[in-house]
Amino acid sequence: MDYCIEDKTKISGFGRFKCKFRGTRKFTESVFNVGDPIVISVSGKFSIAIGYATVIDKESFECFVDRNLNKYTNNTFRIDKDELSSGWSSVRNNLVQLLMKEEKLKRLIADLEKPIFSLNKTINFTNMHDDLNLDQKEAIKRVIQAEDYVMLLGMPGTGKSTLIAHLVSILINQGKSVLITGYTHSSVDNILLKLKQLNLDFLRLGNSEKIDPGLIDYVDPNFNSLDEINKFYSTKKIVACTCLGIFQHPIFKKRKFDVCIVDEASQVTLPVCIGPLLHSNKFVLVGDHYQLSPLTRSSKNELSKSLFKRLCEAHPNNISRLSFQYRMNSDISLLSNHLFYNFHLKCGNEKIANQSLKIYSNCFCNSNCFIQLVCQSNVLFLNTDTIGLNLEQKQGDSIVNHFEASLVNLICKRLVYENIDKNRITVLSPFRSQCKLFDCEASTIDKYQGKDNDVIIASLVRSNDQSQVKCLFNIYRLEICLNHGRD
Ligand SMILES: Nc1ncnc2c1ncn2[C@@H]1O[C@H](COP(=O)(O)OP(=O)(O)OP(=O)(O)O)[C@@H](O)[C@H]1O
Repeated sequence: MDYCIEDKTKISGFGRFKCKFRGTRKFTESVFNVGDPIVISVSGKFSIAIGYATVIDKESFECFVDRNLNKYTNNTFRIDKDELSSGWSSVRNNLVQLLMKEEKLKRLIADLEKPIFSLNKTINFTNMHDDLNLDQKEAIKRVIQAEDYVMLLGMPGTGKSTLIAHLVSILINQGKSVLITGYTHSSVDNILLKLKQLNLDFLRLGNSEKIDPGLIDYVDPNFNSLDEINKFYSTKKIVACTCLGIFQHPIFKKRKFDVCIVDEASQVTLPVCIGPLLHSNKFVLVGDHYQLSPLTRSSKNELSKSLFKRLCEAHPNNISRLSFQYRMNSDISLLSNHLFYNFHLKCGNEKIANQSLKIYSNCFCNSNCFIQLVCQSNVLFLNTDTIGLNLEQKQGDSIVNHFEASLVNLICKRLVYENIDKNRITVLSPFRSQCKLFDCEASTIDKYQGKDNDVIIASLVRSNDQSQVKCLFNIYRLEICLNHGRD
């Protein structure tokens, strides 16, 4: 994208320059988020400065950069996300450390040595854990018995984060320290919100812009001295951040934890996943093969096979499985069983199986009216092909479908009219720009992993006469759409 510079101020003392850019396109429709690392270039010169985004609004983009851009004022600037910022050097570091310094971890990960379990170790669950099902309790027992690691395979809504929260409380009671990591901020925060409910104290590391507002009291405070820093960190038995966040915080230069838990491990590439494991004595990988696999440029790339998958394939008998789900009613569950889970996914109880929105439409137009169908069905596919193809439009780097957005807004409006609270509805779409067209909560599919709502409407956007679907044609993405609605 091309931008021209508007304001460039030196921030004294930090060797940083504040820059403000204006551009021809709306910045809010760009791929940037506040806090993203960036690279700035001008025509013929790549990477004249690096920094990070600080403010992004419709017409301007503000950032801190490491160089004075004064001499380029007459140029048109190009801003890119710095995908490699902490990435490659840290990843290379992980591999070097694994191979040179961590003999045991190397044997487990590179040589695929069989993990050891001490079967004589037992655990007495208190009534605080009464709500856990047998699968969940068995998985916790397995972690306590593990000397090396445990693989925890849980299909959607099978209570993985609930289990992790209970596991952490048990480990803390046993005097252990725990590092919690995940692929996304939301996966980490889902677990932490559950820990907060259990009254456990923890430290949440990471960019506060990306952390759930309910966890702001748990982020790194400002310190006045090194002593203060050391004292503070040493009191925190539970520390949490994303897998990539590990690379950025000084606490990890010193600290080793008794147990490391990696959520959404099936989405993390092997070298990145090693990062948190280097800081623990034993680890738990939690994931699901059918959720999105690591995002790499080519699916044939070796990197697209996660450590989770590698270890599951090497030692299938060491997998703890969760098969009772507490999210979807029997119709939605049947569809995902049919498409993905080969009927291994079971409803946790009768109440879950039979839950339904129970809305009775007052629409009398005709028996095929789609609003009536929306109100009567637990699962409904609306095919807009009959209205016409080419409903999609390019918008910036993304694609939108205004017709589909109006249809979705109409459905939302109708559901609200039928007394369904707006907060109970979420629209998911593969395209960020499309998400901005809805009147209720909307999210990209990838960002919604780990969340749920009563009504999920998937706006898939693509509509063209070449039948191009590209990123939609990812069975894992489809799986998230299907499995995150309850009724
Ligand atoms: N043993 C249980 N009994 C009843 N409800 C449960 C049990 N375990 C979890 N739940 C409920 O099931 C729902 C899904 O749980 P949770 O979010 O822990 O699942 P998850 O596997 O982490 O989900 P995702 O697939 O999105 O990662 C929550 O409402 C939770 O309270």
